[in-house]
Amino acid sequence: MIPRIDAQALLAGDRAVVEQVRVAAHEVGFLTLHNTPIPAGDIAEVLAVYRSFFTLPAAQKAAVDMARTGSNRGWGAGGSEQVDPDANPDYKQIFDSGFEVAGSDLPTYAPNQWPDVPTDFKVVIENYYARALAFSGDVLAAIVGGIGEDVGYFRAQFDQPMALLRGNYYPQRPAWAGAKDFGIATHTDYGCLTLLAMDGTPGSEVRGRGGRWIPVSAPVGEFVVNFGEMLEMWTQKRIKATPHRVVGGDVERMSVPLFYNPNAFTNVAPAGSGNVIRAVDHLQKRFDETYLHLKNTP
Ligand SMILES: O=C(O)CCC(=O)C(=O)O
Ligand SMILES: [Fe+2]
Repeated sequence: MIPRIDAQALLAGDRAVVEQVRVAAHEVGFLTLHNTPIPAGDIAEVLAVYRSFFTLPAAQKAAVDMARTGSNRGWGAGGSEQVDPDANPDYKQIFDSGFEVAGSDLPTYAPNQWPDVPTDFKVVIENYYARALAFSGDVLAAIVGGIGEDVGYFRAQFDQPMALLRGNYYPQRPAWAGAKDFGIATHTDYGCLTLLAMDGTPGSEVRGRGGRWIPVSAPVGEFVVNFGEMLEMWTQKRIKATPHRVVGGDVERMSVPLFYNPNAFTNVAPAGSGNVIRAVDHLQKRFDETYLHLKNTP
């Protein structure tokens, strides 16, 4: 149902694999990748530094709380994001970092905030960010090439990507959690491609045909890939943004998505429609709708 794809074969342009990915992107909207250029040890290291941070006392994490800023860089406490207006704010904690453009007044290019502890946090995360960005670009190029789009044009739309790297920390599902409480409630991602590393613990679910929830997981070293709203618009639904969620369970869980979003001024309206939807406008609107500290701010 969710195809497991050899990443090197995809990047090498193997026609059968590209076709398998094209069908997956159009139908279920999810796939997993193995045999990738990012070693499992690097991902384990990233999970470990995020975990060291998340398990610090809240008072210490508060020094980099994104709620004190007008953007989404740094720590988001449990309850700081509400991805589904019909559900309660998610109980997960997050740490977001992204692409910095010095002197830009766009919050989507805001400076990162880094914690003092763990001491190697910044270097580990920045290193992984660069690698995940390069890999996401290659995967997206293979996929858009597979649907006959101009790969050079797509590539050029990601030289200042509003790409956001997130650590998701799901503690054990709280005792108080009810039917409207989730690790992350049902949502579609906002951007183009999501490159999602997981710690191997199950919990992620994808909405399939008829509303059935399909589990998806990947061991450390493999990735889940799914697609966001901008790419769905841009490709006239040839690539699907599929709703997904994490209810959460008895054991703690972590995941690390890289939300591969294009340049601020890329037009993500349906190709050939004559309309203009700037990527920054779609992304900032979704951020303003979902981060509690950005809601109701002018
Ligand atoms: O933790 C997961 O498996 C899913 C995370 C997710 O959907 C997100 O961060 O957008
Ligand atoms: Fe998501």
